[in-house]
Amino acid sequence: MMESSRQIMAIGNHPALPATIEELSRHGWSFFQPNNLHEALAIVEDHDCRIGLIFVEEDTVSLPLEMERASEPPALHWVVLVEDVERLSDKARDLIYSYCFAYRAAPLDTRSINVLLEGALGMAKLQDRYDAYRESQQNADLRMVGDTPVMQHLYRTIHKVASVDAPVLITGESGTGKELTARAIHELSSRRQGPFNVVNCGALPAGLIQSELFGHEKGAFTGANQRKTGIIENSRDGTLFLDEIGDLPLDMQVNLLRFLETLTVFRVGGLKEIPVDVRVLAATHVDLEKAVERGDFREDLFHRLNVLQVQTPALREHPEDIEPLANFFFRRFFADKPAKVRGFSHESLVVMRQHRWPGNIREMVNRVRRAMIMCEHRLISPGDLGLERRNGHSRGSDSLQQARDMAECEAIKAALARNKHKILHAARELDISRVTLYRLLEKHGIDRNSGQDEAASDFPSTSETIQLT
Ligand SMILES: Nc1ncnc2c1ncn2[C@@H]1O[C@H](COP(=O)(O)OP(=O)(O)OP(=O)(O)O)[C@@H](O)[C@H]1O
Repeated sequence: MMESSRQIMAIGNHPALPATIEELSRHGWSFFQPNNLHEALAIVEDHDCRIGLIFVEEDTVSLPLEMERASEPPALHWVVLVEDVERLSDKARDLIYSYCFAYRAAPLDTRSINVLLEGALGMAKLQDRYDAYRESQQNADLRMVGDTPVMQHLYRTIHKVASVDAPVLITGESGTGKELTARAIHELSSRRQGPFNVVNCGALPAGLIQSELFGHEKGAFTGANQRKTGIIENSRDGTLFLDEIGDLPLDMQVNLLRFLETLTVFRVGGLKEIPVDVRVLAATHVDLEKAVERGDFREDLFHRLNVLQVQTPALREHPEDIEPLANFFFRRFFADKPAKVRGFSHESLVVMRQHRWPGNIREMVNRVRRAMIMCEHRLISPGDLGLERRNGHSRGSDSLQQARDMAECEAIKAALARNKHKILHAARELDISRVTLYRLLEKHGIDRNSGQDEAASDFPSTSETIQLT
């Protein structure tokens, strides 16, 4: 990015402006004086002009706001000159506070204005460096953010597996970027021109899975008024991403295995074997080997899918990426932000580093998005993020989400204890499925045995239990 130069956009009809411009020119500044917003935007586009100087009157004060709305991210750092702050309306004062780098009230001497302009130029240069740094954090071809060794390792693995046309099993906690990883593999593979289709195996209604995956012929069952191709066929020459593969019912696992072995499908009610060239990527946040041990997942299918492996790291394993990620999402949601928000307060960055991020990067996406909507100040505070500083001197109030998480965690531990740590029984008492309970155990980092004393914890492992340590 080009270094910011000493070019200034000067705005206003104040009688002192021409003399001020003349004097400042002696300090090496050059000036543009646009007549309207359109001209101002053209100057920003065509020249390396990063500083605005504005003599604020009621009719000019909204220009910084209009320019910021028209060119995102904000193009200029504004230095505001004000004859008399007290005479400005509240709205004008608010606009100055929200959109301008600095202001100077009368008496307006050139030396002090020059100091402010130097400061604004320094800020523009700092921003250029920051933008360059942020771009370097973003792995361009994968559209993934993070530059730490664990993320570098992930990128290398993605590149390696992308070049081989074999199934890949992507493992990692919820929200760590498994789907993003699958997309990156597809986009870097020779199939990138073909479709990339996603099936969430846990979300398909039991009665529809077969038809959704394999399609059906007209009249195959009541309501099948016409032929429908399934998502496997629709992924021909592309990639099919099977998310939450651990949730696929056992009977469907047999059909999927058959497809992977023959690369042909039978539509429901069909007699013809249809060849389909598609690469399958699968993801799971549960331990499939343990699911195999419990009899919940077919061993032959596991081996078919587990040809190549990619593991997405939990966010707490690469805390140095927290700030670049937060800034990345800040920019992504920039257009939805309330006018004043400029970034994160130092305290927010500290609490984000301290937070454990059980929901990983998805949790960060949600917290940043919410904070940008809720924030009423220039900088996002820990409270806006729903995170309070935890340094042993708690401020006494938990966010609603933290309170909910704590209550959920306690309810699960209590149900496990009451049910002698039998997953099925505890899940029944909590009125949730076993799969959901496993997920919650992982989310809260609860050991199934928690609360048991050492001597009592060696009960036999049955198909109803899971070991999360
Ligand atoms: N390295 C990254 N850089 C930028 N955004 C990311 C990164 N990793 C994940 N995300 C974003 O985080 C969110 C969650 O990612 P994704 O859906 O890929 O996770 P997941 O592991 O598949 O989640 P789940 O297990 O819940 O299905 C998405 O909005 C995704 O774009």
